Amino acid sequence: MAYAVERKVAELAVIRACRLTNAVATSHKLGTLTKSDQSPVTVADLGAQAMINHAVRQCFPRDAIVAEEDAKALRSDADLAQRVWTLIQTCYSEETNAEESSTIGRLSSVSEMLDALDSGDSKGGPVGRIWALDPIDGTKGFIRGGQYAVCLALIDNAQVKVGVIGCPNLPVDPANPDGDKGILLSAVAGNGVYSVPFKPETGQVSADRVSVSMRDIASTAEASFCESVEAGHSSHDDNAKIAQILGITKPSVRMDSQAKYASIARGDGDIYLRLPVSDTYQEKIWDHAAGNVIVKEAGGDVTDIFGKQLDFGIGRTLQNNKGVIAARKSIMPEVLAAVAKVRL
Ligand SMILES: Nc1ncnc2c1ncn2[C@@H]1O[C@H](COP(=O)(O)OS(=O)(=O)O)[C@@H](OP(=O)(O)O)[C@H]1O
Ligand SMILES: [Mg+2]
Ligand SMILES: [Mg+2]
Ligand SMILES: [Mg+2]
Repeated sequence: MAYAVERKVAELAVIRACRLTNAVATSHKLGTLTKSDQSPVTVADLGAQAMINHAVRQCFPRDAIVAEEDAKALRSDADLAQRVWTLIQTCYSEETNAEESSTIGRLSSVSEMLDALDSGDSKGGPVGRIWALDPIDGTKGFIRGGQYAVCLALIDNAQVKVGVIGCPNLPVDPANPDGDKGILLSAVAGNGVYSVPFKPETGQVSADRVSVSMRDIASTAEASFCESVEAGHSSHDDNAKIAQILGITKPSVRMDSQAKYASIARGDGDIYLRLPVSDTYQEKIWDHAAGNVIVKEAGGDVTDIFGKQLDFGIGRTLQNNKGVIAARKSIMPEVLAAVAKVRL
């Protein structure tokens, strides 16, 4: 299968990062900083990005990386850098799968960690292989103890070919929200998507790997929405109007991060609506690349509010698109028509 090695590397790197983020979450020492755009970042985002960028660079040295974070804060604060370094060392020492370090390697010094963090600064673009990394998507959810996701995708000549999403807080069985948590979704374009439970504390992956597909619903009236928690990221009011047009009566499920794409892919919900609230905000490719191929391989489609495919080949943002709509292919025309009625 094409991209089998890339998928394997992405899965190992994402699972390892989930171990680190989970350790930070359970320690309650998040080390939260505020970035220049006023959004939060924690030591877990930084540690996860350094480890994943290093894994990608070690396995695929010629590929480019577009990642959310950088080493700026750590270069001006040696104590903070040391703190992230200690987290990474602890995470490495708790490896339970020997394949992990033999395949994706380990960082060997603080300066290597800083350089790895900064190696996600590619401008992106239409040509060649570009990895898109969000080390913690839904940082606000992570801080709240809610949903967040570690998301890694490979874009090849502007098409998303591989997508892996680790959701340490997503219930293994959606019908049992208080049961075991930890789900990994993994897709290769043209080869389907599967879901596998893992233990966030140890990174141990279950043998119960199942292929997933979106729920088959006869009409949109049976559907339920998955939407952002933050009303500033997606309009809840417009979603409610669209729900009315589509005859949807079930309450929306609100959760942070690309766990929304994961949830609709495995049939916990049916429609992901991200309707822009601001005229100027440009969606980032790392917030959507992995989820895009995962939903498509599960039988869905993903477009912007005009029904256009998302363009991952023009840089670090989706500046050719406005908003995001994802749903099972068969109901997409109806959903887009309802969106047009409310928004266009
Ligand atoms: N104004 C605005 N509009 C749309 N999106 C924005 C906006 N500001 C930030 N972001 C990005 O939202 C990412 C988190 O998206 P979510 O869907 O998880 O949002 S929410 O937290 O559930 O509300 C979040 O990703 P992380 O920073 O990785 O958490 C941001 O990249
Ligand atoms: Mg994000
Ligand atoms: Mg993030
Ligand atoms: Mg962020």
